[in-house]
Amino acid sequence: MKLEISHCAFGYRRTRRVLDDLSLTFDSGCTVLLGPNGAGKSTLLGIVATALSPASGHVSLNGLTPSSRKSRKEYRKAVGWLPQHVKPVAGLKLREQVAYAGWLKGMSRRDAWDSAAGALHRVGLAELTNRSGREVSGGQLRRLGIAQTLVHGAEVVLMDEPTAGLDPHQRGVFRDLLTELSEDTSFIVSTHQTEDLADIFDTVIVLDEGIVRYQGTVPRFLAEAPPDAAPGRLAEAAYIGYISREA
Ligand SMILES: Nc1ncnc2c1ncn2[C@@H]1O[C@H](COP(=O)(O)OP(=O)(O)OP(=O)(O)O)[C@@H](O)[C@H]1O
Repeated sequence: MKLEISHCAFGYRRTRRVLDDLSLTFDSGCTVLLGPNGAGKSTLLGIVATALSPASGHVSLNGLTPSSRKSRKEYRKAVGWLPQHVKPVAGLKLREQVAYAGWLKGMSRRDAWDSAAGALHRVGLAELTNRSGREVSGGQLRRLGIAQTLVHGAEVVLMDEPTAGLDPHQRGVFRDLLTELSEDTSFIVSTHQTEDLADIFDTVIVLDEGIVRYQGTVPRFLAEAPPDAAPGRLAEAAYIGYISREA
């Protein structure tokens, strides 16, 4: 998997650019995207997911760009997106909701229905396939969202603050799930939680004001923590160091 962002610029308003000439490459594995509020993380994920269109520049996945109608369909099928808030679809059971997500990505109804069962099984919701999305907990809803990204066989899954608001137990469940799923799917995860970083991720990116302050391996990132940082807070200390530096 090679996801490339080339010279992307984006602003919600003409006067202010959130991203300006941003270039980044993501390789296979699990990447964590860190950055303060307003850094541009959700915007970046929105562009990769094709929910937002850059003013200039382009994204490509394994050489495939979402520029034409045909290639956009293929590109979108290869990219899964778990937005910040997963909403249950009124009147749909979990399996129906996951199948619907697959159908929206261009799968046949039959394939989407069959694949939905496997996707729910992979995220540990096999027992709840006939439950309504309104009857599940916040953690289960997040796992439903992941199943929706897996149903169409995405090569890379983007997750925007997937553990925000989850209790420590559910965060642990999520961490274990991600570790298991990352054996055959790549993940790019935006988060403010740095404590389990070394257990889950291969690569760290720190984005601040639309600028990449760090991109590299977890060990190299942790090595940047100041010598007096507490052993359990190396990632947090390294992160604060990066966002405190002058551009
Ligand atoms: N729909 C929108 N309309 C106008 N401005 C927006 C919109 N969404 C985001 N912004 C602005 O764009 C900038 C980047 O926001 P973005 O949500 O990408 O940051 P983020 O790094 O994901 O932040 P957070 O960690 O708080 O989720 C911020 O200044 C934000 O206020």
